Amino acid sequence: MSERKRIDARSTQELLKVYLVMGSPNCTKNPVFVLEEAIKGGITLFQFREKGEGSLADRSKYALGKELMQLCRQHRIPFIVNDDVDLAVALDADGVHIGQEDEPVEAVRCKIGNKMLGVSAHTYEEALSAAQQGADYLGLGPIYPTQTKSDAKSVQGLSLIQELRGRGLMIPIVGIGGITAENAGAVMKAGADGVAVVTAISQSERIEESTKLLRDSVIFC
Ligand SMILES: Cc1ncc(COP(=O)(O)OP(=O)(O)O)c(N)n1
Ligand SMILES: Cc1ncsc1CCOP(=O)(O)O
Ligand SMILES: [Mg+2]
Repeated sequence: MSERKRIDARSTQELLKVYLVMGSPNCTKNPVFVLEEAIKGGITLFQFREKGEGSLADRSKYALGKELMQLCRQHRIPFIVNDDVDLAVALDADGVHIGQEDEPVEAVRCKIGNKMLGVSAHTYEEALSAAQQGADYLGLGPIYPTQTKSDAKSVQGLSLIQELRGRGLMIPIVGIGGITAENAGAVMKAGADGVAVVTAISQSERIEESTKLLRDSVIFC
């Protein structure tokens, strides 16, 4: 593992602005093409989430992850792995995203050193605990209804983001779930630092254009 410093909150906030989350089951086109177009459109962070029906495993998952990571590296987009801490370490990815049903935050922090660590939270208590145990950012959602995650918790709207900010939690936050260029501004105004999307980019007919629209709605909200 290469030496790296733990990322600071300001840099994390910048990276969270336009966060693409996807894996091969989310794409109707080649995932490498999808990522290339999304990079042209201005994504700021990428999460490899190879999950769900038809997802790749073992060597094919590793191979796709490596190809997508190399593309990210060429464009200086940090590459985050969802759930699979061992894969993140094997690839020497830039970070990991875990949820409440995944490995405990402290155990993952021990395994990944200073790589970026994102943690999903659904309550103030989960958010506080993740922040105290070493998360670099929180993923909050689903903010709006989503078809992408079949085991998603109930839709939370903007209330949890507003509650966390209202109670003084300053950790970087990204909203996820049903986010589009039309509703991204509201997520930012509620107190998020960025938006994470699957469908709005990976299922778009014009990926570069859709990414630019999303980026504009985040930056100019
Ligand atoms: C940025 C971001 N936020 C939340 C999630 C959801 O993580 P989790 O609850 O572990 O669910 P899965 O994605 O693993 O199904 C995420 N992946 N990314
Ligand atoms: C991974 C995840 N976690 C909460 S909602 C969600 C899926 C978001 O996908 P979409 O942007 O297509 O609604
Ligand atoms: Mg998970």
